Amino acid sequence: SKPKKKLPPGPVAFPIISRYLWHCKSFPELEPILRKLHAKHGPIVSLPIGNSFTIFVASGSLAHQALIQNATIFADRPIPHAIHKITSSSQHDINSAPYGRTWRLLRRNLTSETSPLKLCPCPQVGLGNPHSLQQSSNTGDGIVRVVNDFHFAILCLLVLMCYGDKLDEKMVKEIEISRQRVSAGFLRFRKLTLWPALGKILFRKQWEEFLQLRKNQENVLISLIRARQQLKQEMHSKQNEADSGGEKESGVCVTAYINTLLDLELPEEKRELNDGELVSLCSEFLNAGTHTTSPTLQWIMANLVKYPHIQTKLYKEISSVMGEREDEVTEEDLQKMLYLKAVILEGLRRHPPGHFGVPHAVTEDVTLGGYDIPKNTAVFFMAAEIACNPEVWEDPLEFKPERFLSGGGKGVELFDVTGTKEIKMMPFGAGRRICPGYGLGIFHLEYFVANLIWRFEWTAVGGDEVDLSESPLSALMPVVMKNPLKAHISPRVKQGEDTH
Ligand code: HEM
Repeated sequence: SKPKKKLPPGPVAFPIISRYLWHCKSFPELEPILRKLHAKHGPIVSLPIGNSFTIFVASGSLAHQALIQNATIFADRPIPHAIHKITSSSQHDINSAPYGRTWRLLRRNLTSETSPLKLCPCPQVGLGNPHSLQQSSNTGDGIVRVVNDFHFAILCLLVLMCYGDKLDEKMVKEIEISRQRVSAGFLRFRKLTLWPALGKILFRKQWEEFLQLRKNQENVLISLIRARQQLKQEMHSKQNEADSGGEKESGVCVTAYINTLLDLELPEEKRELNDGELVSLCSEFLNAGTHTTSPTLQWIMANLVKYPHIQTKLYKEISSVMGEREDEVTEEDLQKMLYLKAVILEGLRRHPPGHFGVPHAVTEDVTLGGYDIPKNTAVFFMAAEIACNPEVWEDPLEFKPERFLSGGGKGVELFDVTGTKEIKMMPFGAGRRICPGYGLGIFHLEYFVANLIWRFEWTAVGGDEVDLSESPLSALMPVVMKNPLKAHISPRVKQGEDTH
């Protein structure tokens, strides 16, 4: 006798078969279908994916209603499938932890004052260093294919923040390879995830193969964790442990993310984190920071190559702040560069690394946009659609940093990327689960873009048009370029330098 729930509209669904077919579709396949469904039914639609309905919201005002006005109700994550449970050590990483005490503790630990996120070891890794890019110009004629350089530089930076040591290149590559294998396994074993109990029997070999990949990844990261534990003990015994604000010594940043994790006690289980959980948290730190910042950096640089007038305007701003100096653009310099900030915001608006964001789940039955959303339903907020709404943005598909510069540049300083007052774009999500690394992400983008433009002039290769299409193979996150950026770089001739 209960009144029937009014679920958001969607296509006709046949039991079992529809769920299986929708479950097997990748996100790039779903995106155009969802666009059509939104055009037909409005900004909130549902699809029968997996074992229940999944809801897709494509409106900033509905996202605000959900994530800000009903923040705690929309603060959970869907129950992960079997494979995800392995990589997150049964939801003991921040991203997949259920909304509750453990999640709060892990998240606070990442964002606290003693967190390595507050340190800036950028100059120790230095992509602003002209030599690293010049050397990677594979053909020796100033042409660079930046995708690997950007990815590697940002990964090195996060490895340093995570483990406190500047590791040699071979070790960083080993970390990356073990991660790539696990994430390739993740996609390959997708069929296991709909009915995991059955999948594990039918595809036993693949399941065991996946467990082995995860074990290999654990072995690589555990050796680093052990080294850090030992160093910590040694420092303790010498009564020389760094203070909680962190201390840097000859290229080694003593406050490392792993140190903060080693000190934690889980509130519910009253125990320290085990090896598997430490591995999951460290690899989350590396993945969450690298696979978002590095593709965004590439998209922004691609736009600066495609639109030289924007690059020139940015270079002029950097020159005016740097004056006679020729050294690296520093954190302090960045604060004075409003046009740079506008370029970064426009890059994040136009190319958010996750078009669908990360799914939320509701902690209780709730209504949104006139529809019922039952407890535990997964809800995606479509970041790319929201950021290109023509009712909110003029010429939404154009790359125009100037749109953030209203009021003589004040607009960029006042723009609230967290969406607390209103959501016009949400590259970092919004609400309780907003990306805890958003400040660091923006800082890395500003730092790298400023130094790359300050050192080099970037031009298209041989008059080739820069292709800004997205790869159709992009998974949930990140959305990458179909044809990775290839550009010609030439060192800038600074005032007073001999041009001959
Ligand atoms: C340009 C850079 C970045 C972008 C665009 C980005 C984007 C995002 C997005 C969209 C989410 C999901 C938010 C939601 O559920 O509503 C997220 C979550 C997260 N991000 Fe980032 N991120 C970036 C950099 C970083 C960095 C540098 C770190 C840390 C080193 C980081 C750590 C995390 C973590 C731990 C979560 C899970 C938060 C939770 O579930 O409470 N991210 N990020």
